[in-house]
Amino acid sequence: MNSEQILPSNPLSGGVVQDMDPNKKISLDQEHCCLEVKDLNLFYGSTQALKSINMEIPVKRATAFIGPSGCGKSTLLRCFNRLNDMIDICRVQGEIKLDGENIYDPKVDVAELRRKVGMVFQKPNPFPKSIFDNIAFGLRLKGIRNKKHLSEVVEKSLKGAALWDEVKDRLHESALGLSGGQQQRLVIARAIAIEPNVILLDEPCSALDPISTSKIEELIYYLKESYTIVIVTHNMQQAARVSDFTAYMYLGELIEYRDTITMFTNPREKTTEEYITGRFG
Ligand SMILES: Nc1ncnc2c1ncn2[C@@H]1O[C@H](COP(=O)(O)OP(=O)(O)OP(=O)(O)O)[C@@H](O)[C@H]1O
Repeated sequence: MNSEQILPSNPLSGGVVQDMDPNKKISLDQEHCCLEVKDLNLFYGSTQALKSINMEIPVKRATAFIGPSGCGKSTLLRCFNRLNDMIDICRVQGEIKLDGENIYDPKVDVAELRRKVGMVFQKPNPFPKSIFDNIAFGLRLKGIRNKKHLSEVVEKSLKGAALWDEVKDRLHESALGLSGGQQQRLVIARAIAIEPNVILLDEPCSALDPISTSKIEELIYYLKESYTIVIVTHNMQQAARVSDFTAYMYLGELIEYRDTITMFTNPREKTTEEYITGRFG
């Protein structure tokens, strides 16, 4: 793959990066930093899957994690809403700060953390309920019952996920009747209905056809105006198209992390270049 073919069309997110440390780190001031990872190590049993990760993820920008299979992209993503807590053999050391608060502090309410940090998986996972009830689910959990308010949030969320026009006449039909691409946008609408700060996307397009993929990519482009986006992708063109910053991982280490345009045109590390040009991985 020629790196010139995958130049991002999106403008570089100007003004965010305060300093580019020669040691592959992006340095952000407090106002622009959403997630700060400090000396993060993660073990599955005796196997270390993440090794001394240090990085800062900017607020209201899209950051992509790329790297060969098994390098730890999804593991790192799952640390941001402590989804790895559900894996018995998983042990985490280090700190992740969300808006300045360490999410691994024992005092943290994990349910509340997951409200702030929504997640969209590879395979769309709507609940076997109506379109309306899928979106209203999180609000009802919070005790919101007012029908007018629920209807307003459902409409706003579906509009925010670019799905409203396609479903406005069938809100009370099953979400399982939607196409895969529509289901994935429904899941995004469900996530934004509870007003998260961050949306994590773990290969959100890998089960979708090219048209649905381009709709999700376009959506990500707009979502980052309101939310911090972190996306794991195997698709280099996708990383280049949707992200402002890209992190390249290999064997549990963060090898290089920089703005996407520089990453794809002038990577510092040889292994990054080999990976993005398709020579390995
Ligand atoms: N639940 C688990 N139990 C044990 N080991 C795991 C578990 N989940 C992941 N691993 C291991 O941790 C390492 C990182 O896996 P992870 O899924 O994070 O990589 P990835 O870069 O997202 O891979 P892919 O691109 O194939 O999804 C791999 O060696 C994997 O086998």
